[in-house]
Amino acid sequence: HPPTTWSFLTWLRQLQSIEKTGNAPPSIQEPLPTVTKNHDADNDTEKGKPTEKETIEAPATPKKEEADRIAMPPPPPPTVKSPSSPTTPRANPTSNSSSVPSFTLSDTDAMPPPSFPALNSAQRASGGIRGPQPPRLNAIPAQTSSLMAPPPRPSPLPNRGGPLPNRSPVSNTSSLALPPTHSSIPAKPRKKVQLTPNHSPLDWARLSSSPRHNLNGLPPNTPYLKVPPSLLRQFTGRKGKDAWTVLGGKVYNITPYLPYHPGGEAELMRCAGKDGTRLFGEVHPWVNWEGMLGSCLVGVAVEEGEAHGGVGGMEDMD
Ligand code: HEM
Repeated sequence: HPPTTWSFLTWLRQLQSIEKTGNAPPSIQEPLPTVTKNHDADNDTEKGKPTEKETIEAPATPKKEEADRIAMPPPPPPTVKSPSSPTTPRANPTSNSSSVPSFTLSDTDAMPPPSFPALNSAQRASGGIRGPQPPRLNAIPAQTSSLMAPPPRPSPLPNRGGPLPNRSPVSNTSSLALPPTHSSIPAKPRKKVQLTPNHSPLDWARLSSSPRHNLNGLPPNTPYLKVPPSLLRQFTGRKGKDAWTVLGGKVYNITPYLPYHPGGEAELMRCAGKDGTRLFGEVHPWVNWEGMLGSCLVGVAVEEGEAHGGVGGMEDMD
């Protein structure tokens, strides 16, 4: 039988038993006075004693309650509560929309319009102020109201995204062009030549600074000469003669320096037998020719007739 039917039959049997014997079935929860004691009370000859009477009649009420309890239908079987309905309330992540306050346009529409600007003002008519805007934590452009224009994006700088106009190799006419690396531009392009081994500028400096070497090509202990133009023209470096030149009024024998000249022998020979001051200054005015050619000094350039005939007058060089 199902539990309900079984309980009803049990309850019916118990009821019939009470009607027969007048006794309730033994209860485990509330032990009642035993039937034996009641019989003893009924057979007691000392009736009238209030204490005995109360003692004997007292079980009458529990017996009735027990009968009523039995007469009641059995309680429904206990049901196991599902874990989804705990006794302690817990936060439900799926149903928090109503607990967290949110702002929507429908809510703002229900709000009263602001007092400023006035309803009939030009600001409100022109759309400058559209009314209260709901506070938004995340300003996503796709979700913003159409009433508020998105902020303008910063435009790229004009000098980005491509080569700078003043850095272009073909357009260097701008006033912002980089300044030249040199203060003066040489008249001619540099024509450095490949010097032979042991003929570097350092080798020449080592050679010319030695006091043991007289590089002017004159006999030892020969005084400095007064060189008129007629004599200078004879030393062109050709026909077995040395090459002389004049730089700043002094006459130098450039023959020993030819293989050391960074610009090449041909360039240096352009000033042989004549005054090379102007040519020298046009190419490399920064070169310290006096310091480089000190050991090659022959004499001083003089006008024609000042030399008193031929080479001589070296004491006048100082
Ligand atoms: C006679 C005395 C001269 C001396 C002592 C001399 C010395 C020098 C020196 C030291 C340099 C190297 C400069 C440097 O690297 O900055 C040089 C370069 C040069 N020299 Fe002379 N030079 C003389 C005469 C001349 C003459 C008369 C010419 C041409 C007519 C000439 C043409 C050159 C050239 C083309 C260069 C290469 C320029 C360069 O590298 O920038 N030199 N010379």
